[in-house]
Amino acid sequence: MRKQVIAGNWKMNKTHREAEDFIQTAKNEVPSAEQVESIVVAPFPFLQKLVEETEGTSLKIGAQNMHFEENGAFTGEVSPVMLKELGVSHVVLGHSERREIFKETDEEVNKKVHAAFKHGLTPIICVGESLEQREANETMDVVEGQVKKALEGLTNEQCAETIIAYEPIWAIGTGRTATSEQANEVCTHIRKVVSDYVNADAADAVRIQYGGSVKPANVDELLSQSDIDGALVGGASLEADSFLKLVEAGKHE
Ligand SMILES: O=C[C@H](O)COP(=O)(O)O
Repeated sequence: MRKQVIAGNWKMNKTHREAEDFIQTAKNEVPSAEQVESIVVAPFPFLQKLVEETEGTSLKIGAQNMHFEENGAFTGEVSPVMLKELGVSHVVLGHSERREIFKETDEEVNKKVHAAFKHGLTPIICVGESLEQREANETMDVVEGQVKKALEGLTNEQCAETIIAYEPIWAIGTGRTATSEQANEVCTHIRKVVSDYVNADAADAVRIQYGGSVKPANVDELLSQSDIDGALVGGASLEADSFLKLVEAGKHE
């Protein structure tokens, strides 16, 4: 039985004060880490404080991106060494906003995944098709290509430890959620890709999240699907009450 993993991606939102208030409300209210994995994926300036404040609780703190190099002349970038030193546990890689707006490539995502494992960070690898690709019936091929490239060169054990987030781009921030069947169909395909590309054990262990307009009203239905092991949530993770409802739902699946 795979444990559900619910991650709230705040994206570029919140003031320091708002981040603080959220954590004070949520940190002792999340279910135990044995029941569900709860992660807040916060902007870089808040990470240190949030890690300190959640120490000893079941709430983990993740970053939204990083560079793959350990250090160097990369103005404006943050390295895996820095994140590890802060005590961050997870890092979201290849989010569609990074791919689209900042032109991140599959090759870069793969380098970042390797760097994450090298420094003891768990990668949450985002994959997903655009509306155009879905309408052209390319969803499965697009997602398969992204998954294989992201996992290239990893050990079987590392593949098993990876979290993959399936996020159809057309469902992100639009209020237009994939139906639970649509979401599960692609997540099932991702698990098959991992099985064929790595092995059956890794496919069985890898956790696959769905992301795209997940909210308390639809989370139960999505998490009840056979191949959905959690959610990567943007908008509905910004308020502590809503985030707590989402992690609570993860506990039941
Ligand atoms: O990382 C989160 C996703 O982009 C989903 O965002 P959303 O829940 O606001 O649609």
